[in-house]
Amino acid sequence: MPQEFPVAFEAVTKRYPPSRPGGAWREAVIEVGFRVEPGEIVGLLGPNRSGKTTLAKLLLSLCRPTSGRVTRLGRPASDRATLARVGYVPERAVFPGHLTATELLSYLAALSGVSRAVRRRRIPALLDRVGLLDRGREPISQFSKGMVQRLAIAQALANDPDLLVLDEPTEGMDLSGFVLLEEILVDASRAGKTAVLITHLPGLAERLCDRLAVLRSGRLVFLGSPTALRSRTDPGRSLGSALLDLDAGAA
Ligand SMILES: Nc1ncnc2c1ncn2[C@@H]1O[C@H](COP(=O)(O)OP(=O)(O)OP(=O)(O)O)[C@@H](O)[C@H]1O
Repeated sequence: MPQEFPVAFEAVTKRYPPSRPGGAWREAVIEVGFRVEPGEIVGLLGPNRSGKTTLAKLLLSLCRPTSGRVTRLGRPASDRATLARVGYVPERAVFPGHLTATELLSYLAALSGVSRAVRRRRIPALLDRVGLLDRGREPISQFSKGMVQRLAIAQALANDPDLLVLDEPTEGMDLSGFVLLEEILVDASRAGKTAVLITHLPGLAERLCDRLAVLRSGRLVFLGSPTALRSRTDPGRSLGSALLDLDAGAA
């Protein structure tokens, strides 16, 4: 039986139409191709506007490729049924402030078809996991930025997803949030779940990711392990330096 890749991009190009009459089309992603294996954590890196969020949006069926093919959990991304098996941490997540964390998680889990019995077990466990158990009945409007980020991670896990897509999930988090995120992703990977992690933090990417996909101006300029990326520059230089070389088109 052919292997089911949780994520596959095949020669994917995405052009955005002009936002005003007479404006130019924008090429956000150009001929990108790579696959992610089950249980892998793949970091998506690159400078601002290099196309990382657009790749995440394509993977989540939030937009369609101009050309090429996107596959999610073994099915074309156009098959939205597989979205029920995906967890998404959006960049700068915002949730309705008048809901409590428990209400939000319960609502989102129900949308993914999680039964009431499972929700009653899973939601307190999730709140506990992200350090919000004692805050579950407070309106989200009272949460700090770091707490909202923890809630964003909890909501992505509410459907016990097979694939996690995280877009800069550490923004606004303190050190304990970082450590928590790392533990959650390592546990998810051990359980066979797959993760695509957009980050600007080379240290986090190096510690967590099996492979890195590095974009520059919409093109994939590196795909491989953090060690392989480091080995492209002088030994002893940091992964961040290797990434800067790639950004500059030098490596
Ligand atoms: N909805 C849109 N309409 C038009 N252009 C867009 C749209 N979304 C993104 N773009 C453009 O596509 C390019 C890639 O943007 P994208 O947000 O994917 O990059 P990114 O690597 O995630 O950036 P950042 O690190 O700043 O979040 C940019 O030039 C951006 O202006």
